Amino acid sequence: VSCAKRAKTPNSELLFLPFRVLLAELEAHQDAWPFLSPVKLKSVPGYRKVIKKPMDFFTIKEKLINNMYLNQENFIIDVNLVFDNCQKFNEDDSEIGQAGHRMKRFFDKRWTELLRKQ
Ligand SMILES: Cn1cc(C(=O)NCCN2CCCC2)ccc1=O
Repeated sequence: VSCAKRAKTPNSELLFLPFRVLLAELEAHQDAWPFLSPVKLKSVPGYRKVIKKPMDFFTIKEKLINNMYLNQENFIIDVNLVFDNCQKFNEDDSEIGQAGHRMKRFFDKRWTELLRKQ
């Protein structure tokens, strides 16, 4: 294949590498425990009714691996959905509410650092 042709199709893996790295950092964070997997709708009363679009880090990783994020925007929308859902369902001074605020602060910091690099 000629070089010109190869240059036109950047490896999408490379484009999304920062997202995978950032997601791995979120999952490794000590306050990530409430967000690592989907909220069990059967064991958390009211969650299904109150939260219209549940989201969690495991689901985001699955979507990333299956190339379901066509652009940065959709990835950011899902990450922010995790934190917005948390703030909606949990009191700010609750264990999970506090974890959500700390995780959001951590994400916002790392995301801006990542963007400044580009
Ligand atoms: C984000 N979020 C999570 C929960 C929750 O119960 N997560 C399960 C926590 N598990 C306990 C042992 C291992 C993990 C409830 C409300 C909520 O907004």
